[in-house]
Amino acid sequence: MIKLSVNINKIATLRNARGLHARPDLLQAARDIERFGAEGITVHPRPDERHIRYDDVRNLKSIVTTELNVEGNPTPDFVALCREVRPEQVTLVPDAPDAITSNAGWDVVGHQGFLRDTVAELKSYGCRVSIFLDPNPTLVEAAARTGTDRVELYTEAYARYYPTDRAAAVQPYRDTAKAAVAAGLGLNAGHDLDLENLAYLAQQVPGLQEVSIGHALVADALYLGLENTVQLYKRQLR
Ligand SMILES: CC(=O)[C@@H](O)[C@H](O)COP(=O)(O)O
Ligand SMILES: NCC(=O)COP(=O)(O)O
Repeated sequence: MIKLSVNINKIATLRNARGLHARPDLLQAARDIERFGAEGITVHPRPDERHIRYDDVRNLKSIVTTELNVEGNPTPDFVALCREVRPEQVTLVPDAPDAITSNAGWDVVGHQGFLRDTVAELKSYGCRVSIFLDPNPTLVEAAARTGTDRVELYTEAYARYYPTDRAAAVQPYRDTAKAAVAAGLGLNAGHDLDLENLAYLAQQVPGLQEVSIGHALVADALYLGLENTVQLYKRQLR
């Protein structure tokens, strides 16, 4: 069964729109999303705290009962937060501080030493580690050498090309997934997944364990309601 981890960045975006406003209550939203059936909560505390703040991560740790997945570029501050909070999973992404959103996977060859050291440190804190990876099977061997537990397939290209040719869009993900499983890596996926493209990815990508979805899910919830939307997304994973 592929697990759904709901990324609540955009709930924090709405909250922050009024400064230190308390609504929507991020912690209550996380509790409810778990109650509605999500198997994880994902957050991406960016250096500018445009949505998820570092204190949100500290507070979420004490209330999340499924799995807390904390994503981010492993800056010293980010690694220190992970040392303090010790989330169940840390997902490393190579985002620049001013990136509007995640826009690439790791250069696992060029950053091999850095990733190996960072993965080892985070695993020493008891965290499962996943690294963000472009859908290219030739990257898998170097990704495995970092010691990471999992890779997260960056699904922006899949989502972009899905409407045009879904079979062609998913093929690099199938190929990379097969290589990852053969290398003994766990397999996650995320970015721009939605109610239109999720089911096909889930059917076509072998070994997929978890998807993390935020932007489209929160947008859909504005029309369909949060409980209904979480369950609609889970239904795509059956
Ligand atoms: C790594 C990933 O694909 C998501 O965490 C994405 O970066 C969401 O970040 P924003 O919500 O800031 O777009
Ligand atoms: N790792 C992907 C994630 O957490 C959410 O990405 P998106 O659904 O907001 O594009």
